[in-house]
Amino acid sequence: MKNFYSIYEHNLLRGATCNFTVKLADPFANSQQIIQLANTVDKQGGGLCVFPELCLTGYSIEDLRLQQILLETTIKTLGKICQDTKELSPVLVLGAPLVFKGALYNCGIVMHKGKILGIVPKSFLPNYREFYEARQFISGQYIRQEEMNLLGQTVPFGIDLLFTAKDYPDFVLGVEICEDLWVPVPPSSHACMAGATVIANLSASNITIGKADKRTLLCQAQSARGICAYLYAAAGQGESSTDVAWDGQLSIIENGQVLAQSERFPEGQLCLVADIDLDILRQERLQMGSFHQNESARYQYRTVEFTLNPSLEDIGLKRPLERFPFVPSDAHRLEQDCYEAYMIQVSALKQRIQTIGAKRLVIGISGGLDSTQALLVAVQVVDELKMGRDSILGYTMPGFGTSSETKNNAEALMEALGIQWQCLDIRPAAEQMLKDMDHPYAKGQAVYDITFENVQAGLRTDYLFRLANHHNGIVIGTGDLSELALGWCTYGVGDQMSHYNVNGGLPKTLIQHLIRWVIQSERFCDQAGGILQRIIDTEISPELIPSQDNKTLQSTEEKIGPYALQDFNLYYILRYGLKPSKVAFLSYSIWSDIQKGTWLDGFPEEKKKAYALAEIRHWLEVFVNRFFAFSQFKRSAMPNSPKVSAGGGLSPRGDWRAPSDGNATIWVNELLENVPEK
Ligand SMILES: Nc1ncnc2c1ncn2[C@@H]1O[C@H](COP(=O)(O)OP(=O)(O)OC[C@H]2O[C@@H]([n+]3cccc(C(=O)O)c3)[C@H](O)[C@@H]2O)[C@@H](O)[C@H]1O
Ligand SMILES: Nc1ncnc2c1ncn2[C@@H]1O[C@H](COP(=O)(O)OP(=O)(O)OP(=O)(O)O)[C@@H](O)[C@H]1O
Ligand SMILES: NC(=O)CC[C@H](N)C(=O)O
Repeated sequence: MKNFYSIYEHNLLRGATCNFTVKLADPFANSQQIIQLANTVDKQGGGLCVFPELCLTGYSIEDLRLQQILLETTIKTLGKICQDTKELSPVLVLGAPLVFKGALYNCGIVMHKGKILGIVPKSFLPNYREFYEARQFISGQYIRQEEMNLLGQTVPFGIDLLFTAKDYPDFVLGVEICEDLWVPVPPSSHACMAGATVIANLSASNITIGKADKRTLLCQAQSARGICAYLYAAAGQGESSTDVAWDGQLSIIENGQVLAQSERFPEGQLCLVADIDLDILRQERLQMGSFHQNESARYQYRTVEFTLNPSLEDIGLKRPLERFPFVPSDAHRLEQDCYEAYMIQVSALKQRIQTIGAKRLVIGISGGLDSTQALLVAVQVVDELKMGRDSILGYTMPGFGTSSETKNNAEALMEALGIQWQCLDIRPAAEQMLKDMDHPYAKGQAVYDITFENVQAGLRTDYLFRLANHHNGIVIGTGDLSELALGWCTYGVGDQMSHYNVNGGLPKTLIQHLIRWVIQSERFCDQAGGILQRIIDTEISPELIPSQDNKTLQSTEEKIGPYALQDFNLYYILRYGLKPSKVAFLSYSIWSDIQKGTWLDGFPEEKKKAYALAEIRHWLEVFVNRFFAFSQFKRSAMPNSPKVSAGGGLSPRGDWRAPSDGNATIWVNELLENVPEK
């Protein structure tokens, strides 16, 4: 890798959509603006630049489209644009009327470095209400395998064209024109089936109230169905005001997600830029096999090749990127996600309790985040089933490392929620077990090894399972998705094992937020709210090793890495299967500076943290080692648990399947080879 910091090392493509104040029926004047904007995009490192429909002449010129001088000037001007953009990097897609075999077509012209690569005619001509396109244009929907002589070049002409960068093979461009998107099966559906990853839509769409939302909806739907990027450029200022008005909407959308949306009703030139992730599109198509099963939509296409030769400079990353991919920063989205996550847990547990007729829900309550979340879900379930809060049996089981703070929080929480609870000291049993095992701790030595830790986790689970037998109940599991990813749980016991795990689909960063959400939504009494806040503020620790001065020695995040970074790694590796170097680049792009991106509303200032590339690299190495080489055997044997996040689940039955005897060699090597140490 020549420059880790360049987007073009990571299969990202900087795309642009542009518009300008068009001068009606004056191709030369318009070409000057097109050339200026192409230069602007080039300077920003863009690889693609899409202009509006018929931007060379203006869209709203009606019968002037049939004037001989207009058509001749259009061609001459195309020659001038070719001449003046020879040195520029981006592929240009612009609109003009062109005659082929005596008929006029509304065309998208694709050019690169002074060469016209191909011309795609509009398939579907609007001829209803305010549109009269069929008066001048012929539909291009059946044109395939044709060529046009233009400016001394033989140029492929037809709707069967894809434009592929030889040196950037996931960049495969398809073109359609405005109304083409409004029909039941747009041409871009076929283009995507044939391999297009990026669709340019040249548009001239007059504005009426509410229409901008409809356009966005169509672009989002088409990009989600086609698993493609969709670049939409609509004409704006300068178009005729005779009967309608124009708002110049520009959008860049990827797989249903809006990457960038312009202001509307702009003055003068406007250039919208966003980086398209070609890896994510490729991986999504790879995973979603049904995309390729849509055989009846697969047509023959011609491929026109070009060499993109992108600059490998550090031009930053321009796309929305979440610090916490499982916890969206948009307040409305987050509210919805929290509600759904909580209700998924509640409805799944309710279903299980109803089906088996369990009378009691048994939970080990540590005063940590996970068991708190499981308890909140259990309370909601027993309330909905009208079982009474005393059907929840909560046990706090102090061991060698339990701090008085977490123990107090656990007890106060159970008391506030009105469940039945008890404190069971596991230390005598643990001491007995360590003695029976001839463990050095039993002889007074300060040996706090894995055996010492797991004896406690095991005994707690032993108590819980036998208490469940005793009280006709089931043990509610607490282990979360992040712990499952990292194997941070004790096999067969602890938070790896239970009768039903409500948390298995929830990453730690979302659990942290869900508890905040429960506080804000005041679902439970005020007193519970205060305790929940104290629990969120407590450092995450398994508390298995004795503490000194009542201060915990064992910080989970010091051992396995900050959950903020590990959840980021989990999301991109599990959901998209991205290479470690790409994950590191994305992580660096958002986590290297607290000023970057958007923090969640109300995120405490003192907790805002940045990570240097060296830290990102180190914790990602820990992640891939634990995820691929170590922890699968724990997941392969995990209890039933509902999937919560579209970001992925780790149940071997529900979602992720992998061998329990894997290794992380290729992931570690790729990371170490391609990510600089600092
Ligand atoms: N692929 C594979 N297939 C079958 N067995 C495999 C295996 N890889 C290791 N093993 C065996 O598994 C054992 C290691 O796994 P395991 O026994 O889980 O033990 P291990 O993962 O080494 O330790 C558990 C860790 O979880 C932490 N933790 C955090 C939070 C909560 C809790 C809790 O439970 O409350 C625990 C705890 O601090 C400790 O560091 C070894 O005996 C090893 O030989
Ligand atoms: N002192 C304890 N009393 C009762 N149960 C405990 C205790 N310590 C651990 N457990 C049980 O073991 C599980 C795993 O412990 P762990 O420390 O990983 O989880 P946690 O404390 O709930 O949350 P976090 O992992 O965020 O600290 C807990 O969720 C809880 O069910
Ligand atoms: N130029 C066009 O094809 C415009 C048609 C499109 N349906 C619109 O209403 O905006």
